[in-house]
Amino acid sequence: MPLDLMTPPPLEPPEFDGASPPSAARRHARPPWLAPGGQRGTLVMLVGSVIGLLGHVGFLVLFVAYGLAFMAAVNVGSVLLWLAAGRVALRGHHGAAIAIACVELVVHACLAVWQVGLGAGFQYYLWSAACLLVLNPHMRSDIALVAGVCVSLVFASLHLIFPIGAIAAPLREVQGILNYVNALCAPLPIVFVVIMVRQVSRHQETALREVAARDEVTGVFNRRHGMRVLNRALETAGRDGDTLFVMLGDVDHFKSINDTFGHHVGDGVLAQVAATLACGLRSDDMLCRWGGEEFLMVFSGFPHHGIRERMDTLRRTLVHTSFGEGLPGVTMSFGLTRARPGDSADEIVRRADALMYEAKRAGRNRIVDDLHPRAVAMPTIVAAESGETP
Ligand SMILES: Nc1nc2c(ncn2[C@@H]2O[C@H](COP(=O)(O)OP(=O)(O)OP(=O)(O)O)[C@@H](O)[C@H]2O)c(=O)[nH]1
Repeated sequence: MPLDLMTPPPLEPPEFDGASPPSAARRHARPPWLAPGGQRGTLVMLVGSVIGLLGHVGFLVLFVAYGLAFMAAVNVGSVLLWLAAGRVALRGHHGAAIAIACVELVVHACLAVWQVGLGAGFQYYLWSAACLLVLNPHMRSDIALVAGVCVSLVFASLHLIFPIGAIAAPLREVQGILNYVNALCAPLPIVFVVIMVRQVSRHQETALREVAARDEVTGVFNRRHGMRVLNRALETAGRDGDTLFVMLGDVDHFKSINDTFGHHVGDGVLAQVAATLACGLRSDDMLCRWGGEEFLMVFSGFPHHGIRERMDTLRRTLVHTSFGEGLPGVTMSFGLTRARPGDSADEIVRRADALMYEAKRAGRNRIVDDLHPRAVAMPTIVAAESGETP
């Protein structure tokens, strides 16, 4: 699943109790049945278990038909083990499901060779079991290696102990087809586990990229990812002639929140500020934590005439947001600018930063922009309404 570069995380304004910050990890937590290999890994394991189960039902019918009661009983056990593997896989314990599958394959192969001979081809499943053990991403590699070697030794030993090509008398007439079916089906568990391993690594790669792009405290994108998005947006803005706006916001007097209520409350306030800003953005916009109490927003393809009003609505929303009992309201000062031909990401952010400091100097809780053609030298100030300050 590719990482969505632009969409802000699905933030609802978090329920903030004034003490513990809403955890980004909790917000992105997955239901346990998807872990650790993800939904597709579970599906692959389930399909594998169903095929194993159906295969042994087929063998059960065969052995009953040819009067091999012991092998019929063994296959009842195999069916139960594949059922168990499917159940365990459904709960997300893929490692345990593979372990059950390996036990079934080894036990069934040994008993079948003992009962009906090497000529039926049941020993091929030992190769599958050895590969499953070695490829199992949930097993420690040293244990997996030892187990894989042991199963390979069992395979070789069976060829020493039992005569090659011999088969129990009742099955002689179906030897060709039985050998063929076993040769065909024995590699199937390997195919399934390789698919599962690929799913697990894809899932982990996506999770890692997601973690690397997020800010831990607020759950929104971090500065590195923000810079990447801004660079990309600047490239396409130049190409398509789209309007690209960048706004940098800084929480006013944030130090006093930390000093009065403690750093962890400050973290919670930052998380709620991020959530409030994220709720006011479109899906094409990007919000990242630029650092400390600063947030950067990138708006591409935004109609010029509406941008100042939209941004001021965002500023006001923050003013009217409650941060929890006993906590003061929060305001922010913003610098808003538009990309100019030949702008680099650094230049445009530096300009937004200078405008944001202009907003601070002018009294905070306001947006200063340079959007009007004449305003490049003299920024426009969207002043806070009187009595608006929380
Ligand atoms: N809780 C918390 N505080 C942080 C974090 N990052 C930076 N800060 C604090 O943010 C505060 C920034 O303070 P200042 O730069 O003085 O700015 P300010 O108090 O917001 O004042 P103005 O920006 O001038 O309105 C400092 O106290 C930092 O310790 C963080 O991740 N969590």
